[in-house]
Amino acid sequence: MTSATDRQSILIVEDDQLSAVLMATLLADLYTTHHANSGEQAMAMLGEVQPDLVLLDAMMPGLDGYQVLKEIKRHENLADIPIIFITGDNSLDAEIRALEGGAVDFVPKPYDPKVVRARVHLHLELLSKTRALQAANATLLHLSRSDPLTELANRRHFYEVAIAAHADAREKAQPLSLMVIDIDHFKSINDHYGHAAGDAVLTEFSAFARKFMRSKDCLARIGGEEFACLLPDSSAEQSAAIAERFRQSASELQLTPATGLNIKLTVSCGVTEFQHGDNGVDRALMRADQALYRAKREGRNCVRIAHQSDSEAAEFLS
Ligand SMILES: Nc1nc2c(ncn2[C@@H]2O[C@H](COP(=O)(O)OP(=O)(O)OP(=O)(O)O)[C@@H](O)[C@H]2O)c(=O)[nH]1
Repeated sequence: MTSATDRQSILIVEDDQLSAVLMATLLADLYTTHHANSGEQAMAMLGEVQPDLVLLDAMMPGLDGYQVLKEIKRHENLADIPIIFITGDNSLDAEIRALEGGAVDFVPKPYDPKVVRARVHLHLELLSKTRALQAANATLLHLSRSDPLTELANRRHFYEVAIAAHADAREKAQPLSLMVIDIDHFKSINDHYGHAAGDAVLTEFSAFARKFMRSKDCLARIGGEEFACLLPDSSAEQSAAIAERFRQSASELQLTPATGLNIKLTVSCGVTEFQHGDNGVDRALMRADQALYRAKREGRNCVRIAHQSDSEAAEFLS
């Protein structure tokens, strides 16, 4: 059974008190109704009441139905509310004007109450289905963009964000950097504690990394134990300083993937700044990877900035 709180609500905008009461009575068993007796009052009530549907009378003194319709469609957070237009002017012109203005339906007066009820019901059913579809789409979008284990951005979404950020940085002539982070000897964590503990370490580490980075940075898991972070408005040197602080903090972490387990780890990082010749993300990512390999070769638990030989290696590989 539907409780009073999850009932859908309807705002009846009608200057004739008797018509408004009749309409409310007609709908009261299924819906919560509110009444505005002018266009001005309707506009004032909409934000507060947040109705699921508006029954809008056309002819009212002051703001008339057409003006209210226009106002509602102008507001981004009101524009999706379905509006059923009700009017004594049952000309074709009035109907076209209402529908072109964004009303979902048009009911001429005098109306049969059963028809109004059926139409309200139909539009609210459609609204419920649309909302369910929008929620499902939002879930699908989130799933398509995120890594299921860590909830960070996945590689595909990282590329999308990076391409947009690179275009933005070029336009504003601001630096943009890329950091890759790889957990050192991660295999040995799996080997010692098992794959499930390894998963929990990745999750805990990711939460730490997300907290560490700035909100404007995009952090993604781009491989098993490899992460990438996009650093807008940061030069290679500034990003290397951030990476160094991150490396230091990561080495102080005490990860507890299971009761009684206390795991420490270190990370290696490679950093590069996007360059004018970088079309897309691949080259910058390769340069950062080359710098990362150097960090690994030179003892791990350190940060390296991509330099000329990394660029040449990236050129060679691309
Ligand atoms: N638990 C867990 N392990 C993963 C996941 N993805 C990749 N791995 C493991 O990560 C390990 C990566 O090993 P390597 O590439 O040899 O690197 P490493 O041991 O970290 O050594 P270096 O990077 O050279 O310091 C492998 O054992 C993979 O099986 C995952 O989602 N969960």
